[in-house]
Amino acid sequence: MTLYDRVGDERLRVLLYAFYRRAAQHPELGPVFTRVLGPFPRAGWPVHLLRIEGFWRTVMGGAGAYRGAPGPAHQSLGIDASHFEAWLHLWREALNETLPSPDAEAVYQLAARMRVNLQRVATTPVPRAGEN
Ligand code: HEM
Repeated sequence: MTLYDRVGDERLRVLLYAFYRRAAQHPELGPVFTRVLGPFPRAGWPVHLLRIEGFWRTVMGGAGAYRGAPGPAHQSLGIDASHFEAWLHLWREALNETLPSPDAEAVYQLAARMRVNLQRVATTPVPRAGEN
């Protein structure tokens, strides 16, 4: 049985909604999200939430629906380590509210591991055309 089988679609959606509702209101994260996606929960959010749902389904061992590229999506957002700290803090809160603790911990650890690479990509300056 995979982590995805234990969590299920319904609770995954509840988790993601709880998380992004918080993230959109957060003083540091909110402006970044609303600049790209518009005001929560309308504008670009429904599509973002569907994409993110596919992403988590895949990394939790479910049927692979996600075909995106998380690295490049974070490259030009102007975010740094403190954004990732805040993101993981809210992720922990939303998980504790939504999932039983062993599953909450497992999903938290998945994000904590991905953070290392995403943060590196997000904080490495993107060379402009003609520069090397
Ligand atoms: C470990 C932490 C994180 C994970 C696992 C994560 C995951 C993702 C994923 C899977 C996407 C979709 C990429 C795509 O296929 O288009 C995404 C997009 C996005 N993320 Fe993150 N993210 C993290 C941290 C952050 C942080 C700290 C911010 C800062 C506010 C952020 C802001 C965004 C925004 C604005 C988008 C939309 C980009 C677009 O549509 O162009 N993320 N994230």
